[in-house]
Amino acid sequence: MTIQWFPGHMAKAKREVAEKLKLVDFVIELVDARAPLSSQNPMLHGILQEKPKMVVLMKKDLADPEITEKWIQHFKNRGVTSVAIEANRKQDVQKVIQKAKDLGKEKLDKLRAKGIRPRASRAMIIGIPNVGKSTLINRLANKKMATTGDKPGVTKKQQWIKVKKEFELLDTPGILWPKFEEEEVGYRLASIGTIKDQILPKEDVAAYVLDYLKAYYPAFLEERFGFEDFDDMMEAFEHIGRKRGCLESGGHVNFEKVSDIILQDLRDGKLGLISFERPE
Ligand SMILES: Nc1nc2c(ncn2[C@@H]2O[C@H](COP(=O)(O)OP(=O)(O)OP(=O)(O)O)[C@@H](O)[C@H]2O)c(=O)[nH]1
Repeated sequence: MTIQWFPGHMAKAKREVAEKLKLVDFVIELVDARAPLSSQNPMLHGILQEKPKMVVLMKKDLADPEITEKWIQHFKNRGVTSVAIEANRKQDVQKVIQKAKDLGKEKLDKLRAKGIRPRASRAMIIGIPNVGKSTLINRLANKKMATTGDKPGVTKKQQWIKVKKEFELLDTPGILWPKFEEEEVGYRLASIGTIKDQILPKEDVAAYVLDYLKAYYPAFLEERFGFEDFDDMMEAFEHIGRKRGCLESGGHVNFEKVSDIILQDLRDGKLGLISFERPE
């Protein structure tokens, strides 16, 4: 299964990101804590060139905390600064600011060493759709918008958000699409709600979720649906359907409704804190 996005849109998005990149000292890449690699954009690596980046694992409140810890370690082992956050927690947003200041400091120190009066370091947020870009920009902005003049390389005036005296953020994020040649990546992204339900069949995604829970979180299955294990996917759907009242006339279980329940429970966090990808 290869899902192709419109090539024209992809090319445009890539050009826009590359253009904005010229204006910043470093990049804040947002990924989903529940699937940090699958929600990365592979194209970014190519256009980033020498710019430093930090990774923010968003929606940590929905992810398995133990696995999130392992991801942080995974990035650290590769020399990449990362932090996991819940956008609504002020302390978490402060952590992003602190890490960003540290990352920007290097650049400012270089300017200082050359005798140039240091200016605020500049960053932009990049990520795939629905990862939480606007939410984080709003939290970082905290209503402190600063407009500065035109920057070389763009005709449009860019708005900068003054997060701290020494750190400014571009007010619009860079959007890059996820790319999935592997089937598993598609299912992970569908499970966490990045890919809309129309793209992969809803029942397939719900079945993927049940299989995944069976393998990694059987206790959550037991707690929510009353069984820990199953041999037959149809039986599992039947069981949930009867338990949750998804019956049609004649007493048949409506599988589509069961799929909706599984996916809604998952997205509401009612199945528990689940990570769909684990570091090797
Ligand atoms: N649980 C949880 N939800 C979050 C978090 N951050 C963002 N969200 C939710 O994720 C959804 C998408 O957030 P947005 O900020 O619109 O994402 P975006 O990346 O700007 O999305 P696009 O505009 O599609 O590119 C919203 O419903 C947010 O409330 C978080 O840390 N935890």
